[in-house]
Amino acid sequence: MFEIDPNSQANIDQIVTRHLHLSLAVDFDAKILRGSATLDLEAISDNVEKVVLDTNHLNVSGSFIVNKDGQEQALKTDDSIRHPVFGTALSISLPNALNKGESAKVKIDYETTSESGALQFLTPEQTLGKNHPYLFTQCQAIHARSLAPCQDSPGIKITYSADIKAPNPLRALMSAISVGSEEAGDHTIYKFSQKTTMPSYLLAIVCGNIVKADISDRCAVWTEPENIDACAWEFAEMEKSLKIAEDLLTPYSWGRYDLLVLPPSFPYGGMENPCLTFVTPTLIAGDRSLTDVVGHEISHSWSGNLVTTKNWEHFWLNEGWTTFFERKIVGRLEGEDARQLSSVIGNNDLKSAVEFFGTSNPLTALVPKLDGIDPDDAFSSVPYDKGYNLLYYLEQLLGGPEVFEPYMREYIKEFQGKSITTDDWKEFLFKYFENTCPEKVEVLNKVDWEHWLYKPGMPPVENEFDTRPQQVCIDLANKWLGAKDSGDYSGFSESDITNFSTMQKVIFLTRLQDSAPLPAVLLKNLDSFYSLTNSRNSEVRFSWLSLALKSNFEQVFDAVVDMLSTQGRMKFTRPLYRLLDACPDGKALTKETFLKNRNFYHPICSRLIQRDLGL
Ligand SMILES: CC/C=C\C/C=C\C[C@@H](O)/C=C/C=C/C=C\[C@@H](O)CCCC(=O)O
Ligand SMILES: [Zn+2]
Repeated sequence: MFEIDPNSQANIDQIVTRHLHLSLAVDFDAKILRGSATLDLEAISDNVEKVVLDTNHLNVSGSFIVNKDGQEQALKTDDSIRHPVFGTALSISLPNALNKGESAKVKIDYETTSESGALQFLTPEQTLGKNHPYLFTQCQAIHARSLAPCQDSPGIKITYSADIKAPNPLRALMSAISVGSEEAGDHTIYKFSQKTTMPSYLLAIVCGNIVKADISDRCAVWTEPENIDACAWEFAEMEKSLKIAEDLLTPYSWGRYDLLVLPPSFPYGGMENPCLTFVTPTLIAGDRSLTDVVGHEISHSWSGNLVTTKNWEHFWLNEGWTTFFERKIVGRLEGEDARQLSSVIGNNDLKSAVEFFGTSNPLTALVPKLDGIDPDDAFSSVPYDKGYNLLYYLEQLLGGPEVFEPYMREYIKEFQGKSITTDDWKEFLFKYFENTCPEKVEVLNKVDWEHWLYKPGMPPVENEFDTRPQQVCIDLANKWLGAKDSGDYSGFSESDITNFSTMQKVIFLTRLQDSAPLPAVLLKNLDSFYSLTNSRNSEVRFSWLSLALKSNFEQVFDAVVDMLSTQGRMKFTRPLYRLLDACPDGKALTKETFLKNRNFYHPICSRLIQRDLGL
C-alpha cells in the first residue's frame, strides 16, 4: 500500500527521482550556493503531466527539460503553494505527459538564500584556524529542500553526482566518493559520485580548510589542520568498530568510511552522511571514551542508510535498530557490562524524554503521526530508546542473541536499498520466524503491539537490564546522599571514581539528580573531590552541570555559560538552557547568553532553543 509522506509536497506517488546531479559554486561572500540541480525522473503511473518538488528558501531562476542532445527547453513552473513548515512546492509542467516507465531529465537553475536551514556558513573566527570561512550542511530530517530542489522524502532513494566549485585553498567534500578535481583559476571544482541509492536527507557538503589523516585503507579522519592529530588519535580504532559491524551484519557497501570532525557549532553528536560521517568535536575527550557515537554512526551504514524509514513517522526503524547495533558493538568492544550500562543510560534518557514531552503526548509514541509537524520538533530519545527497548525485549523473548542475530542479518538483506514502514518490518519479523522457528510465532502474537508501537508514554514492559555493573555507581551516590544528612564529607577522595568509565560517571551523577536539589556544601565537595567542572569529557561535564543547575548551585553559572558559548550540540545546549532558565536567578543570564550566541549556533539549534525558551 502506498503510504504518502506527511512531510513532503512532492508527487512521489506519480513520478520518482532516480539520479540527482548538483553543479554548485560556494560563494562565501554572499553566503550562498549557486548553480543547478538536474533530476533524472521516471513516471510510476500513467499520464503524469508535472513533477512537484520540495523547496524551502531557494531562489529558482528557471526550469528546463533537457533532451538527449543536451538541449534545454524552458518549462512553465508554479511556486504559489507555500506551506509554513514544509516549504514551497515547485510544480514543473512537463512538455508531454509521461506514462509509467517513461523518463525525463529536468534541470533547475537556482541559488540558496540566507534562510536556507540546511546550511551553516561560519566566519573564520568561528573556526579553529581563524583564517578561513567554513560551510557545512545538515539535511536530516527535511532540510535537503533548502539545499536543492528535490523529492525530499526518505521514501525516495537516489544515486547522485556533483561538482562543487570552491575557492582555493579550501577543500570540498560530500557524502559520496571523491572522483577527481580540476583547477578553475583561483577555484577548484571537486567532483563526487554516490552510486549507492540513498534518501535526500543524506545529502551533505562541507567546504573549509580541512586535511586528512588515514586510519586504514578505507577509513580516514578529516578536520582542520589545528585538530588533526588529536582527532586521528581519538578515532584511531574506528576500523575495528567497522569490522565488528560487518561481522554482525553484512559487508560494508559504501566504499569509504571517513569521519569529519566539524567546528563546535555542529548541532548533533554525529550525522550518518554516507562515506563521510559528520561528528561534533565534543567527542574529543582525549581518552577515546566517547567513541560509542562513532559506533552509532557506523551502524547507520546499515540501519537508516541501507534500510530506510519510508517517512519520518517510522524514524524508529532508523534509530532504534542503529542504537541496538551500536550497543552490540559496545558489547563486543568493551564487554556485556558496558552494553548493559549503555542500556540503562538510554532508558534514563527515554524516561527524561517522556517526562519532558508528557506521558500522554502523542509524540512519545514509537510511531507518531507527524501531519503538519516539523520532524525537528518531534525529535527526542523516544525513537532511539523506546525502539531499542522493543528490539531488546524481542531478543530476550525469542531466545537471545543466538536466535535474534541471524534474524537481524536477514532483515538487512531483505530490505537493503529499500524504504520501509513499521508494518513492513513487523510482517517480515513474523514471516522470518514462521519459516525458521514456527513455535516463536505464538510468542510474537502475545506481544502488546498496539501499546509498544502506537501508545504514548513508557513501554508496556520494562526490560530488566543487568543492574550489577551500575551498582558501584549507585552505592557511591547513596554514600554522598548519606553524607548530605550527616554533613561529614571526610570519607570521600578523588580515587572514588578513578576507575569509573564515562558511563559509570554519568550513571552516578544521574542518580544524584534523582535526589536534587542537593545542598551547596555537598556540591562544593563533590566538585572539589572529582574536578567535574573542569572535566574534558563533555558527557561528564554536562551531567554535572545539570545536577548543579537542578540544585540552583549558582557557582556553576559561569561554567554553564562557557559550555553554552563554546559548543552548539543540542543534546547539551537545549537542556542546559532550560535548566538555567528554571533557576530563580538564571532567567536574565539565560536570555543574555542565548542572544549573544544565537548566530554561533546552527539554524536548527537556534530555532529550537528560541522555542524552548519562549523567546
Ligand atoms: C519521532 C521523531 C520523528 C522524526 C525525527 C527525525 C529527524 C529529526 C531531525 O531533527 C534530525 C535529527 C538528526 C539527528 C542526528 C544525530 C543523532 O543521532 C544524535 C543526537 C544526539 C547527540 O547529539 O548525540
Ligand atoms: Zn542515529
